[in-house]
Amino acid sequence: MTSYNLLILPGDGIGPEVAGEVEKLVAWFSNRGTVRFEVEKDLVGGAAYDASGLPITDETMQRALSADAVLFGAVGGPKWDGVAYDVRPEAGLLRLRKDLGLFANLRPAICYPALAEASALKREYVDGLNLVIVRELTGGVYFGEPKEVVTLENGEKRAVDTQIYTTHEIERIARVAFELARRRQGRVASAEKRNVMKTGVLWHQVVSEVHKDYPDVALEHILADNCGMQLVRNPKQFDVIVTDNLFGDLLSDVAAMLTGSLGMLPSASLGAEDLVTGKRRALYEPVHGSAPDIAGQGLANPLAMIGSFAMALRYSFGLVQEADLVEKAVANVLAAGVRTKDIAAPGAPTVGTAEVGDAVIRELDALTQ
Ligand SMILES: NC(=O)c1ccc[n+]([C@@H]2O[C@H](COP(=O)([O-])OP(=O)(O)OC[C@H]3O[C@@H](n4cnc5c(N)ncnc54)[C@H](O)[C@@H]3O)[C@@H](O)[C@H]2O)c1
Ligand SMILES: CC(C)[C@H](C(=O)O)[C@@H](O)C(=O)O
Ligand SMILES: [Mg+2]
Repeated sequence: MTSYNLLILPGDGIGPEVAGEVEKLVAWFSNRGTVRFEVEKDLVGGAAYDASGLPITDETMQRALSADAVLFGAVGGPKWDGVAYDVRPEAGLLRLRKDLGLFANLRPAICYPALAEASALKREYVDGLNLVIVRELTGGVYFGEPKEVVTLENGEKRAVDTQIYTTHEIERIARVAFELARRRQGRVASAEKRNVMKTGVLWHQVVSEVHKDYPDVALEHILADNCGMQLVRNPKQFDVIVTDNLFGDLLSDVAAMLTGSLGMLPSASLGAEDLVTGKRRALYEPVHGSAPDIAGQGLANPLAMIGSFAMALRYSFGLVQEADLVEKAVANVLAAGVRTKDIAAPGAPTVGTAEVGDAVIRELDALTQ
Protein backbone atom coordinates (compact mmCIF):
# COMPACT_ATOMS: atom_id res chain seq x y z
CA MET A 1 0.00 0.00 0.00
CA THR A 2 1.32 3.46 -0.89
CA SER A 3 2.39 5.52 2.09
CA TYR A 4 2.67 9.30 2.08
CA ASN A 5 4.68 11.43 4.43
CA LEU A 6 2.57 14.35 5.64
CA LEU A 7 3.87 17.20 7.76
CA ILE A 8 1.15 19.10 9.61
CA LEU A 9 2.04 22.58 10.86
CA PRO A 10 -1.07 23.84 12.72
CA GLY A 11 0.41 27.22 13.76
CA ASP A 12 -1.51 29.79 15.79
CA GLY A 13 -5.02 31.00 16.58
CA ILE A 14 -7.61 29.00 14.64
CA GLY A 15 -4.80 27.16 12.81
CA PRO A 16 -4.76 24.21 15.26
CA GLU A 17 -8.57 24.18 15.38
CA VAL A 18 -9.03 23.78 11.62
CA ALA A 19 -5.98 21.49 11.27
CA GLY A 20 -7.57 19.21 13.90
CA GLU A 21 -10.54 18.64 11.58
CA VAL A 22 -8.23 17.64 8.73
CA GLU A 23 -6.54 15.16 11.05
CA LYS A 24 -9.93 13.44 11.33
CA LEU A 25 -10.00 13.09 7.54
CA VAL A 26 -6.42 11.80 7.44
CA ALA A 27 -7.38 9.15 10.02
CA TRP A 28 -10.54 8.29 8.07
CA PHE A 29 -8.59 7.64 4.87
CA SER A 30 -5.92 5.67 6.76
CA ASN A 31 -8.59 3.51 8.44
CA ARG A 32 -10.08 2.60 5.07
CA GLY A 33 -6.80 0.81 4.39
CA THR A 34 -6.30 1.92 0.77
CA VAL A 35 -3.75 4.63 1.52
CA ARG A 36 -1.39 5.24 4.43
CA PHE A 37 -0.29 8.58 5.78
CA GLU A 38 2.80 8.88 7.95
CA VAL A 39 1.90 12.03 9.88
CA GLU A 40 4.37 14.29 11.64
CA LYS A 41 3.35 17.46 13.47
CA ASP A 42 5.51 20.43 14.28
CA LEU A 43 5.46 24.02 15.44
CA VAL A 44 5.41 27.06 13.20
CA GLY A 45 4.73 30.78 13.59
CA GLY A 46 4.11 32.25 17.02
CA ALA A 47 3.99 28.78 18.60
CA ALA A 48 7.48 28.04 17.25
CA TYR A 49 8.70 31.47 18.29
CA ASP A 50 7.50 30.91 21.86
CA ALA A 51 9.32 27.57 21.99
CA SER A 52 12.55 28.47 20.18
CA GLY A 53 12.74 32.20 19.48
CA LEU A 54 12.30 31.45 15.74
CA PRO A 55 9.11 31.29 13.64
CA ILE A 56 10.43 28.09 12.10
CA THR A 57 13.51 26.09 13.09
CA ASP A 58 16.02 24.46 10.72
CA GLU A 59 14.81 21.05 11.97
CA THR A 60 11.23 21.86 10.96
CA MET A 61 12.47 23.13 7.59
CA GLN A 62 14.27 19.81 7.09
CA ARG A 63 11.05 17.93 7.85
CA ALA A 64 9.17 20.12 5.36
CA LEU A 65 11.83 19.52 2.71
CA SER A 66 11.57 15.75 3.08
CA ALA A 67 7.76 15.53 3.40
CA ASP A 68 5.57 14.51 0.45
CA ALA A 69 3.32 17.42 1.36
CA VAL A 70 2.94 20.02 4.10
CA LEU A 71 -0.44 20.95 5.56
CA PHE A 72 -0.32 24.41 7.09
CA GLY A 73 -2.94 25.99 9.38
CA ALA A 74 -2.33 29.70 9.99
CA VAL A 75 0.15 31.88 11.84
CA GLY A 76 0.27 35.21 13.62
CA GLY A 77 -1.80 37.17 16.09
CA PRO A 78 -1.66 40.16 18.44
CA LYS A 79 0.36 38.18 21.01
CA TRP A 80 3.41 38.59 18.74
CA ASP A 81 2.84 42.22 17.73
CA GLY A 82 6.01 43.40 19.45
CA VAL A 83 8.25 40.66 18.04
CA ALA A 84 11.21 41.71 15.83
CA TYR A 85 10.33 41.80 12.13
CA ASP A 86 12.71 39.01 11.09
CA VAL A 87 11.29 36.53 13.59
CA ARG A 88 7.59 37.50 13.43
CA PRO A 89 5.27 34.47 12.99
CA GLU A 90 4.53 35.26 9.33
CA ALA A 91 8.28 35.00 8.53
CA GLY A 92 7.99 31.24 9.16
CA LEU A 93 5.44 30.89 6.37
CA LEU A 94 7.47 33.05 4.00
CA ARG A 95 10.59 30.95 4.64
CA LEU A 96 8.65 27.76 3.91
CA ARG A 97 7.40 29.21 0.62
CA LYS A 98 10.84 30.49 -0.42
CA ASP A 99 12.98 27.54 0.70
CA LEU A 100 10.58 24.94 -0.71
CA GLY A 101 10.47 26.91 -3.98
CA LEU A 102 6.66 27.13 -3.94
CA PHE A 103 6.27 29.70 -6.70
CA ALA A 104 2.76 28.74 -7.85
CA ASN A 105 -0.13 29.39 -5.50
CA LEU A 106 -3.51 28.17 -6.71
CA ARG A 107 -6.47 29.76 -4.93
CA PRO A 108 -9.75 28.42 -6.29
CA ALA A 109 -12.89 30.41 -5.50
CA ILE A 110 -15.89 28.14 -5.96
CA CYS A 111 -19.35 29.14 -4.86
CA TYR A 112 -21.16 26.03 -3.64
CA PRO A 113 -24.82 26.19 -4.75
CA ALA A 114 -25.97 25.92 -1.12
CA LEU A 115 -23.89 28.97 -0.22
CA ALA A 116 -25.01 31.38 -2.92
CA GLU A 117 -27.10 33.27 -0.32
CA ALA A 118 -24.01 33.65 1.92
CA SER A 119 -22.04 35.38 -0.83
CA ALA A 120 -21.37 39.08 -0.68
CA LEU A 121 -23.13 39.24 -4.07
CA LYS A 122 -26.64 38.27 -5.15
CA ARG A 123 -27.17 34.63 -6.21
CA GLU A 124 -27.34 35.41 -9.94
CA TYR A 125 -23.78 36.79 -9.87
CA VAL A 126 -22.17 33.83 -8.08
CA ASP A 127 -24.29 30.79 -8.89
CA GLY A 128 -21.88 28.40 -10.65
CA LEU A 129 -18.88 30.61 -9.92
CA ASN A 130 -15.65 28.66 -10.37
CA LEU A 131 -12.52 30.72 -10.85
CA VAL A 132 -8.94 30.25 -9.76
CA ILE A 133 -6.38 32.83 -8.87
CA VAL A 134 -2.83 31.79 -9.79
CA ARG A 135 -0.68 33.88 -7.49
CA GLU A 136 3.10 34.14 -7.96
CA LEU A 137 4.39 33.27 -4.49
CA THR A 138 8.16 33.54 -4.18
CA GLY A 139 8.95 36.86 -5.83
CA GLY A 140 7.78 40.45 -6.02
CA VAL A 141 7.64 42.93 -3.20
CA TYR A 142 7.45 40.16 -0.56
CA PHE A 143 11.07 39.18 -1.15
CA GLY A 144 12.74 41.98 -3.18
CA GLU A 145 15.87 43.61 -1.73
CA PRO A 146 16.45 46.17 -0.35
CA LYS A 147 13.80 45.72 2.29
CA GLU A 148 14.70 47.98 5.17
CA VAL A 149 14.01 50.94 7.38
CA VAL A 150 16.77 53.55 7.37
CA THR A 151 17.10 56.67 9.50
CA LEU A 152 17.88 59.74 7.40
CA GLU A 153 20.25 62.55 8.41
CA ASN A 154 17.32 64.73 9.46
CA GLY A 155 16.14 61.99 11.82
CA GLU A 156 13.23 60.99 9.62
CA LYS A 157 12.83 57.31 8.83
CA ARG A 158 12.46 55.81 5.36
CA ALA A 159 10.98 52.36 4.83
CA VAL A 160 11.75 50.53 1.60
CA ASP A 161 10.18 47.46 0.00
CA THR A 162 11.29 46.47 -3.47
CA GLN A 163 9.20 44.88 -6.21
CA ILE A 164 11.37 42.71 -8.46
CA TYR A 165 10.35 40.25 -11.18
CA THR A 166 12.58 38.45 -13.67
CA THR A 167 11.53 37.06 -17.05
CA HIS A 168 11.98 33.53 -15.70
CA GLU A 169 9.72 34.10 -12.69
CA ILE A 170 6.94 35.55 -14.83
CA GLU A 171 7.29 32.93 -17.54
CA ARG A 172 6.97 29.94 -15.20
CA ILE A 173 3.88 31.29 -13.40
CA ALA A 174 2.30 32.22 -16.75
CA ARG A 175 2.81 28.63 -17.96
CA VAL A 176 1.04 27.31 -14.87
CA ALA A 177 -1.90 29.61 -15.60
CA PHE A 178 -2.13 28.67 -19.30
CA GLU A 179 -1.78 24.93 -18.57
CA LEU A 180 -4.51 25.18 -15.95
CA ALA A 181 -6.80 27.17 -18.24
CA ARG A 182 -6.41 24.47 -20.91
CA ARG A 183 -7.96 21.98 -18.50
CA ARG A 184 -10.72 24.44 -17.54
CA GLN A 185 -12.65 27.02 -19.57
CA GLY A 186 -9.64 28.16 -21.59
CA ARG A 187 -9.46 31.78 -20.41
CA VAL A 188 -6.64 33.61 -18.63
CA ALA A 189 -6.81 37.16 -17.28
CA SER A 190 -3.38 38.54 -16.42
CA ALA A 191 -3.54 41.29 -13.81
CA GLU A 192 -0.74 43.84 -13.30
CA LYS A 193 -0.20 47.59 -13.22
CA ARG A 194 1.87 48.28 -16.33
CA ASN A 195 0.52 51.84 -16.25
CA VAL A 196 2.57 52.55 -13.11
CA MET A 197 5.12 49.80 -12.53
CA LYS A 198 8.13 48.58 -14.53
CA THR A 199 7.45 45.08 -13.24
CA GLY A 200 3.95 45.45 -14.69
CA VAL A 201 5.41 46.31 -18.11
CA LEU A 202 7.66 43.23 -18.04
CA TRP A 203 4.83 41.05 -16.73
CA HIS A 204 2.61 42.13 -19.65
CA GLN A 205 5.37 41.47 -22.22
CA VAL A 206 6.35 38.06 -20.88
CA VAL A 207 2.77 36.80 -20.45
CA SER A 208 2.02 37.89 -24.05
CA GLU A 209 5.12 36.04 -25.25
CA VAL A 210 4.26 32.82 -23.34
CA HIS A 211 0.71 33.04 -24.71
CA LYS A 212 2.08 32.33 -28.22
CA ASP A 213 2.58 28.71 -27.03
CA TYR A 214 -1.09 28.52 -26.01
CA PRO A 215 -3.13 29.75 -28.99
CA ASP A 216 -6.09 27.68 -27.78
CA VAL A 217 -6.32 29.78 -24.58
CA ALA A 218 -7.87 33.27 -24.63
CA LEU A 219 -5.72 35.90 -22.91
CA GLU A 220 -6.94 39.20 -21.51
CA HIS A 221 -4.62 41.75 -19.89
CA ILE A 222 -6.32 43.66 -17.10
CA LEU A 223 -5.07 46.37 -14.74
CA ALA A 224 -5.09 44.94 -11.22
CA ASP A 225 -7.30 47.65 -9.72
CA ASN A 226 -9.90 47.09 -12.43
CA CYS A 227 -9.59 43.34 -11.78
CA GLY A 228 -10.61 43.90 -8.15
CA MET A 229 -13.60 45.91 -9.31
CA GLN A 230 -14.60 43.36 -11.97
CA LEU A 231 -14.40 40.55 -9.39
CA VAL A 232 -17.12 42.29 -7.43
CA ARG A 233 -19.09 43.54 -10.48
CA ASN A 234 -19.22 40.32 -12.52
CA PRO A 235 -16.97 37.52 -11.19
CA LYS A 236 -18.22 34.86 -13.60
CA GLN A 237 -16.35 36.58 -16.45
CA PHE A 238 -13.15 35.05 -14.98
CA ASP A 239 -11.74 31.55 -15.36
CA VAL A 240 -8.04 31.82 -14.42
CA ILE A 241 -6.54 35.03 -13.06
CA VAL A 242 -2.73 35.12 -13.02
CA THR A 243 -1.07 37.82 -11.00
CA ASP A 244 1.86 38.77 -8.81
CA ASN A 245 2.46 38.03 -5.15
CA LEU A 246 0.89 41.14 -3.62
CA PHE A 247 -2.03 41.57 -6.02
CA GLY A 248 -2.76 37.85 -5.65
CA ASP A 249 -2.92 38.22 -1.89
CA LEU A 250 -5.42 41.06 -2.12
CA LEU A 251 -7.53 39.67 -4.95
CA SER A 252 -7.90 36.27 -3.26
CA ASP A 253 -9.35 37.81 -0.09
CA VAL A 254 -11.82 39.68 -2.31
CA ALA A 255 -12.68 36.47 -4.18
CA ALA A 256 -13.24 34.69 -0.85
CA MET A 257 -16.25 36.84 -0.09
CA LEU A 258 -17.86 35.79 -3.37
CA THR A 259 -17.92 32.22 -2.05
CA GLY A 260 -19.46 33.22 1.29
CA SER A 261 -16.46 33.53 3.61
CA LEU A 262 -12.71 33.64 3.89
CA GLY A 263 -13.25 30.35 5.75
CA MET A 264 -14.16 28.70 2.42
CA LEU A 265 -11.01 29.38 0.35
CA PRO A 266 -8.39 26.61 0.12
CA SER A 267 -5.01 26.86 -1.58
CA ALA A 268 -2.16 24.81 -2.98
CA SER A 269 1.38 26.19 -3.18
CA LEU A 270 3.42 24.19 -5.66
CA GLY A 271 7.06 24.03 -6.68
CA ALA A 272 8.58 23.01 -9.99
CA GLU A 273 8.31 19.39 -11.07
CA ASP A 274 11.51 17.43 -10.48
CA LEU A 275 12.68 16.24 -13.90
CA VAL A 276 13.84 12.86 -12.56
CA THR A 277 11.20 11.90 -10.00
CA GLY A 278 8.27 13.89 -11.45
CA LYS A 279 7.51 15.01 -7.90
CA ARG A 280 6.95 18.59 -6.80
CA ARG A 281 7.24 20.16 -3.39
CA ALA A 282 3.90 21.35 -2.09
CA LEU A 283 2.24 23.07 0.83
CA TYR A 284 -1.51 23.27 1.34
CA GLU A 285 -3.12 25.97 3.44
CA PRO A 286 -6.35 27.87 3.80
CA VAL A 287 -6.20 31.44 2.46
CA HIS A 288 -7.37 32.83 5.79
CA GLY A 289 -5.22 33.78 8.77
CA SER A 290 -5.24 32.93 12.45
CA ALA A 291 -8.49 34.89 13.05
CA PRO A 292 -7.61 36.14 16.56
CA ASP A 293 -11.14 37.54 16.95
CA ILE A 294 -12.68 34.03 17.03
CA ALA A 295 -9.69 31.86 18.04
CA GLY A 296 -10.14 29.38 20.88
CA GLN A 297 -13.93 29.43 20.69
CA GLY A 298 -14.56 26.53 18.31
CA LEU A 299 -16.24 28.90 15.84
CA ALA A 300 -13.83 28.69 12.91
CA ASN A 301 -15.01 27.30 9.60
CA PRO A 302 -12.72 24.33 8.82
CA LEU A 303 -13.84 23.95 5.18
CA ALA A 304 -10.97 26.01 3.70
CA MET A 305 -8.54 23.71 5.51
CA ILE A 306 -10.48 20.59 4.50
CA GLY A 307 -10.56 21.88 0.90
CA SER A 308 -6.78 22.36 1.09
CA PHE A 309 -6.42 18.71 2.11
CA ALA A 310 -8.54 17.74 -0.91
CA MET A 311 -6.10 19.72 -3.06
CA ALA A 312 -3.21 17.77 -1.47
CA LEU A 313 -4.94 14.48 -2.36
CA ARG A 314 -5.34 15.71 -5.95
CA TYR A 315 -2.01 17.45 -6.63
CA SER A 316 0.53 15.71 -4.39
CA PHE A 317 -0.78 12.15 -4.17
CA GLY A 318 -2.69 11.78 -7.44
CA LEU A 319 -5.68 10.53 -5.40
CA VAL A 320 -8.20 12.20 -7.67
CA GLN A 321 -11.19 10.04 -6.67
CA GLU A 322 -10.45 10.63 -3.01
CA ALA A 323 -10.20 14.40 -3.64
CA ASP A 324 -13.53 14.31 -5.50
CA LEU A 325 -15.01 12.36 -2.59
CA VAL A 326 -13.97 14.99 -0.02
CA GLU A 327 -15.32 17.80 -2.19
CA LYS A 328 -18.61 15.92 -2.70
CA ALA A 329 -18.88 15.34 1.06
CA VAL A 330 -18.35 19.06 1.70
CA ALA A 331 -20.99 19.97 -0.91
CA ASN A 332 -23.47 17.54 0.70
CA VAL A 333 -22.78 18.85 4.21
CA LEU A 334 -23.47 22.38 3.00
CA ALA A 335 -26.55 21.27 1.10
CA ALA A 336 -27.83 19.71 4.35
CA GLY A 337 -27.63 23.15 5.94
CA VAL A 338 -24.62 22.62 8.24
CA ARG A 339 -23.18 26.10 8.82
CA THR A 340 -20.54 27.76 10.95
CA LYS A 341 -21.46 31.32 11.86
CA ASP A 342 -19.46 32.95 9.04
CA ILE A 343 -21.61 31.32 6.34
CA ALA A 344 -24.97 31.23 8.15
CA ALA A 345 -27.89 33.53 7.37
CA PRO A 346 -28.67 35.96 10.21
CA GLY A 347 -30.63 34.12 12.91
CA ALA A 348 -30.13 30.69 11.30
CA PRO A 349 -28.82 27.82 13.47
CA THR A 350 -25.05 27.36 13.51
CA VAL A 351 -22.60 24.66 14.57
CA GLY A 352 -18.97 24.75 15.69
CA THR A 353 -15.71 23.76 14.00
CA ALA A 354 -15.71 20.15 15.27
CA GLU A 355 -19.34 19.55 14.27
CA VAL A 356 -18.54 20.52 10.67
CA GLY A 357 -15.57 18.11 10.62
CA ASP A 358 -17.75 15.36 12.10
CA ALA A 359 -20.47 16.03 9.52
CA VAL A 360 -17.92 15.69 6.70
CA ILE A 361 -16.74 12.37 8.16
CA ARG A 362 -20.34 11.10 8.41
CA GLU A 363 -20.89 12.12 4.81
CA LEU A 364 -17.71 10.32 3.72
CA ASP A 365 -19.07 7.21 5.46
CA ALA A 366 -22.42 7.59 3.71
CA LEU A 367 -20.86 8.14 0.28
CA THR A 368 -18.65 5.05 0.55
CA GLN A 369 -21.11 2.58 2.05
N1 LIG B 1 -1.62 31.92 6.00
C1 LIG B 1 -1.55 32.53 7.16
O1 LIG B 1 -1.03 31.99 8.11
C2 LIG B 1 -2.17 33.87 7.30
C3 LIG B 1 -3.03 34.40 6.33
C4 LIG B 1 -3.60 35.64 6.55
C5 LIG B 1 -3.33 36.33 7.72
N2 LIG B 1 -2.48 35.78 8.63
C6 LIG B 1 -2.21 36.40 9.92
O2 LIG B 1 -3.36 36.20 10.75
C7 LIG B 1 -3.45 37.26 11.68
C8 LIG B 1 -4.86 37.83 11.64
O3 LIG B 1 -5.05 38.47 10.38
P1 LIG B 1 -6.44 39.08 9.88
O4 LIG B 1 -7.36 39.21 11.04
O5 LIG B 1 -6.14 40.25 9.05
O6 LIG B 1 -7.00 37.96 8.85
P2 LIG B 1 -7.75 36.61 9.15
O7 LIG B 1 -7.86 35.89 7.85
O8 LIG B 1 -7.12 35.88 10.26
O9 LIG B 1 -9.24 37.07 9.60
C9 LIG B 1 -10.01 38.01 8.87
C10 LIG B 1 -11.48 37.86 9.26
O10 LIG B 1 -11.98 36.64 8.68
C11 LIG B 1 -12.49 35.79 9.70
N3 LIG B 1 -12.08 34.41 9.40
C12 LIG B 1 -10.88 34.02 8.92
N4 LIG B 1 -10.84 32.70 8.81
C13 LIG B 1 -12.03 32.24 9.22
C14 LIG B 1 -12.59 30.92 9.35
N5 LIG B 1 -11.91 29.81 8.99
N6 LIG B 1 -13.84 30.80 9.83
C15 LIG B 1 -14.55 31.89 10.16
N7 LIG B 1 -14.08 33.16 10.06
C16 LIG B 1 -12.82 33.32 9.60
C17 LIG B 1 -11.86 36.25 11.00
O11 LIG B 1 -12.64 35.90 12.10
C18 LIG B 1 -11.71 37.75 10.75
O12 LIG B 1 -12.89 38.41 11.09
C19 LIG B 1 -2.35 38.25 11.32
O13 LIG B 1 -1.26 38.02 12.16
C20 LIG B 1 -2.00 37.89 9.88
O14 LIG B 1 -0.68 38.21 9.53
C21 LIG B 1 -1.92 34.56 8.46
C1 LIG C 1 0.38 35.74 6.42
C2 LIG C 1 0.84 36.37 5.14
C3 LIG C 1 2.33 36.28 5.05
C4 LIG C 1 0.18 35.75 3.91
C5 LIG C 1 0.58 36.55 2.68
O1 LIG C 1 0.55 37.78 2.68
O2 LIG C 1 0.92 35.90 1.68
C6 LIG C 1 -1.33 35.63 3.91
O3 LIG C 1 -1.98 36.86 3.90
C7 LIG C 1 -1.79 34.79 2.75
O4 LIG C 1 -2.69 35.21 2.01
O5 LIG C 1 -1.27 33.67 2.58
MG1 LIG D 1 -3.59 36.93 2.49
